[in-house]
Amino acid sequence: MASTAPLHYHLTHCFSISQCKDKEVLLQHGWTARPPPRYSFSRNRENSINLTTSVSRPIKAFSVDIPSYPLLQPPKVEEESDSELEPADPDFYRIGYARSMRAYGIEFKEGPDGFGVYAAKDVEPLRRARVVMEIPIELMLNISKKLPWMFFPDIIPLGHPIFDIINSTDPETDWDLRLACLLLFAFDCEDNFWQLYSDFLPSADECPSLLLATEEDLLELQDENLASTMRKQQLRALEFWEKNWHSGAPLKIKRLARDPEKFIWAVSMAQSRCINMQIRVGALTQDTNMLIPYADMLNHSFEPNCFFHWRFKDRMLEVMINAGQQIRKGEEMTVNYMSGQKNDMFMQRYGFSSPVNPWDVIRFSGNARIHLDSFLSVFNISGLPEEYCHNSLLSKEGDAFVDGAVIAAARTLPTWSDGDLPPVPSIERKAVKELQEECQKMLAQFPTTSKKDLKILGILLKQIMDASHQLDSYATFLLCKIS
Ligand SMILES: C[S@@+](CC[C@H](N)C(=O)[O-])C[C@H]1O[C@@H](n2cnc3c(N)ncnc32)[C@H](O)[C@@H]1O
Repeated sequence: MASTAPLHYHLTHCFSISQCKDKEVLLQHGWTARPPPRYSFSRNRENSINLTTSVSRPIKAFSVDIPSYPLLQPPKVEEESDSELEPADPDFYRIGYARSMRAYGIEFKEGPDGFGVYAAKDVEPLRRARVVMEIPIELMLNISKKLPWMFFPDIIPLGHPIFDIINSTDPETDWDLRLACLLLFAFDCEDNFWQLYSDFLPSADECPSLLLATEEDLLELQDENLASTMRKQQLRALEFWEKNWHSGAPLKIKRLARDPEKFIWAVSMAQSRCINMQIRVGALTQDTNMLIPYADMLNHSFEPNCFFHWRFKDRMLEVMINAGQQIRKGEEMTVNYMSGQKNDMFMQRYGFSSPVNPWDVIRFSGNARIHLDSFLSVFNISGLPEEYCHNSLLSKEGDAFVDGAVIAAARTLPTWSDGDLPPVPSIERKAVKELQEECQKMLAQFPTTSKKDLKILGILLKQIMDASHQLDSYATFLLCKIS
């Protein structure tokens, strides 16, 4: 991340303006805007004006102009109206007001998985889902999934060559290339929101996407299928850039991505942050690939506490807490990125995998069923299902390893536990033997054994110790020199 300060302090600090004089407002408030300062006005539900600005450091005061769009008052509806005419929806009067993102009871913080969204207070379970974020369509970058290409909001001017590039993509497969083009175009549009928001996107160095991985990184995956898929994807993005960003391309295209790395970074942003939804805009209902600021800071969980909802009435994306969900202050708010997908798909698209992916179960061919306690003790595993680990106290031969595959199996095996039938020793022994054999067969397919892994780790550890020893000596040498 370009900045370590909490996101909401930079982008959504709001001031209420109480006194206006000759279109000028003096805010006796102790803040300043970090360059480039940007102010936007919106009218809130109470009909007073909000000034939204990027804020970070205190100063004494500053003044701003009030924009000249009309501040319409929804007419007061008489309770007993003589008229037979139907009054317009009060929202009709709010069209044209500049809108910004709103957040309720959440904070953006940087954690082990980059930025994430956290509860700023306890959330008691409610019977109905409740809104924690509202993001207006104006801040998004959306493209219809199918032809004819439609952009919401429509930021591409008629005849701009980026449209031809987008138009040349395969409607079935190239959604990420189209979204990357739109993102790069938004960075280049004067006053576009994404010019500021890009400060909060992970840079190429911070981004865990495998599209940006080196050949060395890919080899370390020890998964030839995944590595080869990623090589193909890297090549696809590179060829697309070469085809459209050639020496004869117009300057307004060239400056969007002067080198292929920039374009591939944009594709990785599109892949790892895109949300797919059906949205209704006016009379149109569209399947859409969407980049939604703020909502794209939510991390993934297979047991999410939040979900997305499109509010068509005023074109807002709502992030909502599940009905009946309890969340404690400080807990992370999450959504489910993909259901029914194995870890290799998560790695491909998002650059992470999960040890608790319920879709990544190990398939056993035999019919062996085994009591959970027997299984855990046979494989020296302890802990609760979420955090099974090797129990060295149970280990007889001093083997310090339980392979990941066995632990993964423990989560998914055809086991039963207390409350079901009690274990029958003779059947258990037979089942254990079958499962052990099958685990051994699976493990044989991996390039290293646990012994080899231990050896590699030993070498690595020695190298780290040597390096740290050298650093120590160098530090002592420098200290001597200084003194
Ligand atoms: C939509 S973004 C979420 C915001 C992101 N953490 C950031 O700093 O911008 C998706 C990226 O977040 C990270 N991420 C999300 N959920 C994760 C998880 N459960 N475990 C590890 N990384 C995760 C991955 O790097 C993924 O590509």
